[in-house]
Amino acid sequence: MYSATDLYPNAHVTQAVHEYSIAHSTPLPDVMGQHREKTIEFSEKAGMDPTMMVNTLQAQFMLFFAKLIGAKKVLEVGTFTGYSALAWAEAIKGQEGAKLVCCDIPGPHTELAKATLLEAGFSDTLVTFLEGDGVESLQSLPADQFDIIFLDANKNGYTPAIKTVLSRNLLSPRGVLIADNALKRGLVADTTDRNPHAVNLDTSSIMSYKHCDEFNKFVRDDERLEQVMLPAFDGLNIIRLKQ
Ligand SMILES: C[S@@+](CC[C@H](N)C(=O)[O-])C[C@H]1O[C@@H](n2cnc3c(N)ncnc32)[C@H](O)[C@@H]1O
Repeated sequence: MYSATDLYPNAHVTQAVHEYSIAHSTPLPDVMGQHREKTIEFSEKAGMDPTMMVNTLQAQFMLFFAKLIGAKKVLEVGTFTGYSALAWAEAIKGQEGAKLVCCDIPGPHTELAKATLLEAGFSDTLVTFLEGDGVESLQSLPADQFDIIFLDANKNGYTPAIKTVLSRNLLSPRGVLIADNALKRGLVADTTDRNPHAVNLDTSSIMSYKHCDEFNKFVRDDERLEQVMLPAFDGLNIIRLKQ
């Protein structure tokens, strides 16, 4: 039995394992590799942070996972330029009734996302964009149930988002809600100076990890939910309704 730190004991091994994992997972469609590059260029010009995109391996996981559970309807809160949305669209395409709803605030990144999904062949029948605050979009979108709900926007929206999902019954009975960045660079577990991410934290980063912690505790303590916190990527809190 190995602990997490025994398995990948330093940054070099962790990086090598990451690259090996990408190379031994089903490759993403070419359009996603191209869009990754385009987003990096776009972000440089727009003064945005391209690392907001999920990484390649996480996209491989999400695409695989959506197919594994036979997802048809996906709701994403936090689309940025559309990289993760491409993975969801690829996973659900071709099924009758398939639907991807993308929520983000208006801006050039959302325009790029809309154009990218269309150019990749995903029509506006399959993909809908709701522009505005994500929680408000969840409160106002037409009643429906989604097989996957992916939270990847502002962290102060996570708890209001899941409360809205529960009160509006937006998650299908066998659906899965995935909250990204749930471990927030490990800050939810360790803010001592042993965690380099804890050094010189600005107020917004402190609030951000506290919102993740508040969300994780809400989920853990809610009798209607069961969940697993995976220390993969920046932490995936994978949640479903108790059966
Ligand atoms: C981490 S990025 C999403 C990355 C995307 N899922 C991907 O992997 O390519 C977070 C996004 O949340 C959006 N966002 C921030 N505040 C928001 C809000 N209040 N409502 C909706 N979206 C918001 C940002 O504009 C940004 O595009």
